[in-house]
Amino acid sequence: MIFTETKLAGAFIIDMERLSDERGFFARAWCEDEFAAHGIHQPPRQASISSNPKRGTLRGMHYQIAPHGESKLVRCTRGGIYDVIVDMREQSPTYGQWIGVELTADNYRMLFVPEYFAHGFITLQDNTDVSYQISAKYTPGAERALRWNDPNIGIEWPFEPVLLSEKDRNHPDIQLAVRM
Ligand SMILES: Cc1cn([C@H]2C[C@H](O)[C@@H](COP(=O)(O)OP(=O)(O)O[C@H]3O[C@@H](C)C(=O)[C@@H](O)[C@H]3O)O2)c(=O)[nH]c1=O
Repeated sequence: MIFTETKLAGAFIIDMERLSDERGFFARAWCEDEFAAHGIHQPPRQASISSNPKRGTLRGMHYQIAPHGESKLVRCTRGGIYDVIVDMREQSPTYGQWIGVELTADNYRMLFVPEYFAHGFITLQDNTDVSYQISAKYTPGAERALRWNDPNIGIEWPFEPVLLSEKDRNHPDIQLAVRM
């Protein structure tokens, strides 16, 4: 697996190392030792998928607060997404900053989302499926969210979403903690 750390420390774009032959290729999609070599010691405890019939569906920006932080390994298994994360670690030098990456079924690219990062995506095609491995249990009381177009974060989406949940449409503006 090829790990490329992003400008948000601890968040990695991960590409598969393809072992190809006439049948196609074989590649590792997760490996305890390779993740540990990059300082990640959070084996998945849950795997989930979301299925999105419509292009322009936006889900996010979600995270869980301590002690229920969850890291996620995200991959698109059908269609494509623009996947976005925001660093919500108050002590981090990149607190409040975001990055986006295109994950498609064809590019097999994955994004490793550390704990205490808000995560969300917009679908680039109809019939897009997203698969996650998650390091912690779903704990509804610990869920927090940013609104996709919060001006205090300023995410640049590739286009306007056409479908959002009622909940995700209405998250209030965030007040980022003041840094000394
Ligand atoms: C996230 C989640 C939801 N649910 C339930 C709650 C609800 O009835 C239904 C749909 O939940 P939501 O509207 O929160 O689903 P969704 O908006 O797709 O939430 C997901 O968004 C992306 C961006 C993520 O990063 C994921 O971790 C997750 O937060 O599924 C679970 O049972 N387990 C889970 O782990």
